[in-house]
Amino acid sequence: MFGTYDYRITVLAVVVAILASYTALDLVGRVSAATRSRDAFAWLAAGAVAMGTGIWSMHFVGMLAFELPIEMGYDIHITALSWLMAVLASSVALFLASRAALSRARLLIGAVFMAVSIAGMHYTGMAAMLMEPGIVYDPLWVGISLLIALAASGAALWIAFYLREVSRVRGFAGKAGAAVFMGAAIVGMHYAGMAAAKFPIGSICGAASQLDSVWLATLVGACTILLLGTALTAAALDRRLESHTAQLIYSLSEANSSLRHASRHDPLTNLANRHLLHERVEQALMQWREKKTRFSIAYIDLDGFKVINDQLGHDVGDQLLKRAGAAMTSVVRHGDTVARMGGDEFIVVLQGLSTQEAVARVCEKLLDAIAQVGEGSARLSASIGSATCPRDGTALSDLVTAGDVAMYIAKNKGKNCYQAYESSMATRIAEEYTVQEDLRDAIQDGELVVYYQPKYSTRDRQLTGAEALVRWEHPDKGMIPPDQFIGIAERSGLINDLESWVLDSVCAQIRRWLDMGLEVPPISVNLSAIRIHNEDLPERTQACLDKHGVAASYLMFEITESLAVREILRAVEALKRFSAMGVRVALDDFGTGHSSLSYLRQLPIQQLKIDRSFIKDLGACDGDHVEIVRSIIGLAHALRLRVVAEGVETEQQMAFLDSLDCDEVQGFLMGRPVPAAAFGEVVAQQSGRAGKATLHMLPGA
Ligand SMILES: Nc1nc2c(ncn2[C@@H]2O[C@@H]3COP(=O)(O)O[C@H]4[C@@H](O)[C@H](n5cnc6c(=O)[nH]c(N)nc65)O[C@@H]4COP(=O)(O)O[C@H]3[C@H]2O)c(=O)[nH]1
Repeated sequence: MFGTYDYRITVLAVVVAILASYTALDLVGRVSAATRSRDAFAWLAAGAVAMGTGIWSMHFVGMLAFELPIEMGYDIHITALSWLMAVLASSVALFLASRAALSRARLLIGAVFMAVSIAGMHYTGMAAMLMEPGIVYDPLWVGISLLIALAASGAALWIAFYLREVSRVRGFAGKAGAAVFMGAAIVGMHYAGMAAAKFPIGSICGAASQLDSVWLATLVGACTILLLGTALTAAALDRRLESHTAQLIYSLSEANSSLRHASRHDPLTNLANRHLLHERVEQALMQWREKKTRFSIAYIDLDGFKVINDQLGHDVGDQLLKRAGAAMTSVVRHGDTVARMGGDEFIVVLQGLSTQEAVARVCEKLLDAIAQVGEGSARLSASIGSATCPRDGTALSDLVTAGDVAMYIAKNKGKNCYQAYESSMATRIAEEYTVQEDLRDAIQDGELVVYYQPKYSTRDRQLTGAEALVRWEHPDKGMIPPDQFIGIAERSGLINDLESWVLDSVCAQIRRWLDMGLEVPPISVNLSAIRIHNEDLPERTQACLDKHGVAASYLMFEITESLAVREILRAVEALKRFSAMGVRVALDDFGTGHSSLSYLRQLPIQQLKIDRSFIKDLGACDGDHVEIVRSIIGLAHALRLRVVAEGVETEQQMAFLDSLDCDEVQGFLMGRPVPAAAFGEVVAQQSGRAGKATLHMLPGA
């Protein structure tokens, strides 16, 4: 008895086989992508049912397409058993293909198991027809069908394993191609199995039913396609969710790395911040402990940066800081770390420099790089102190302190230079710190006093003014001269309080003298370079004058010429405001600084004080100084400035200055600095003898 095939149903069976294969390949990816074992199991179970049903359905629909010239049907229980076998085969396939690795042994065992299950499904399904007499199988075709089942299972497993992680587009094309191949193999196995079956003439089907096989096949096929479609849709949704989650995880890790960068870098310069610097120094220290690799740190402080910032604005200041950071980074090695400590302070960690000379060379390069930043009055310079591990310390804090101390010394040496740390420096710094603390108390406790040194006109020796000079009456150390604490006050910032106190004290004294009816000459007060840039200094000065009811003409400021020219030029605005207030300004210590006479024209000042080092040799056959003093006086007069000679100690010097047409003199010859009461007497005598040319000899201070 020969069977025939309904080709419409056969086509449906092929479609179902291909779709089932595609679903299987798609679900393998879901099983292996699941992060939780519960999800993996759910995908495996659902996938096995969908795929198994697909394969079984192909077989079942294929069977329905087969028609014998007798009434046919299928036993429900045996059919269910064949379905179960297909599901079992699918679960094994999905499980193996979703593993992290697919060894040859595993592939072979899996393929054999699957082939047996699929063949089992097929032949069990055939048995569900309950043919009487039984179906006779051709062993050759059975063998071929088993071989096809084995080859198809092996290929299916291998393809599923390798296609599970390919990209979506390539994945679809790959999976579709593989599905057609696998579908064809399943169909091939089915029809080889069918070819093996011989139905003896007169056979009857024990499970014959009245159901129309076209309708039954359509129903089973449609339900299966629906089931497979549902599984594919669920897999697609899960994949989308997975890619969305992956996107979120990526964004989160991006945000994390930005946060990590921000927490370890300076937002303005993008250099390392303190946090990262600490990490790098700790790493360098570890390397030193393990491999004895030396390293150094360079502590860098920009010179006068606060002034630039105040004068040119914070935006310009920020740009300069950025450029300074970039300039430093450009001259150090890739493995070195340039960090900003805040403000205008930087630390560079220099790796593996074996000698102090090598450290010095890099520090010089850093100085040069910084000096290229900015132009005109905004050109930068820096002071650098270096400390080396293990020579100057083997702990982060020790090295940073040593670098800081050395930098401090470099600053005191006159800025724009480099200094390596030496152990003796620590004592000096400690001493300075003690003086600083004492001075802070001294200002508050009234231990400071102002002395006055008179100034006279050279020609008629009339009192023309006085310079207020501060002294520190230390309860234990006695009288301390200003040279020993002004520098410390400037470096520690105490100069603001100190000079405010001096100004207040001088104005109060002028008021007292005026109240005594004295003709008080202008009193000069020294103004530190640091304070001259204080925006509110003119207002504060005016407030102090107002507080004591003293006219501005009684006051004069002396600013020192040893300031860098650019710093004085930056102070032009402040000086103009003093002029507008009626407070005169003298340029002190002229000749000791940059001695650039050309810039004098730009300064709104009224007086020029020649430094005492030029006066010392006058009259002692020193032609050089005579010529210098002569030209300074000539130039000052051309600029309509009054000239005062400082440090006049001899009559000879006095006569010389007179001959050079110097306007005023100040020095031990005419009077040393004296307390207010003593100077008051000089003023009183001068007032009484007004008009007479008198030279007062005062007791020494
Ligand atoms: N060898 C010699 N020296 C003479 C002669 N005549 C005056 N002197 C000294 O020369 C210094 C003149 O003051 P300076 O150049 O402004 O130099 C001052 C000034 O720069 C600074 N200073 C004093 N008081 C203040 C202050 O209130 N504020 C600031 N910022 N600095 C001050 O301290 C420096 C030193 O002050 P002093 O020790 O009082 O020293 C004074 C004075 O005693 C002389 O004929 N021969």
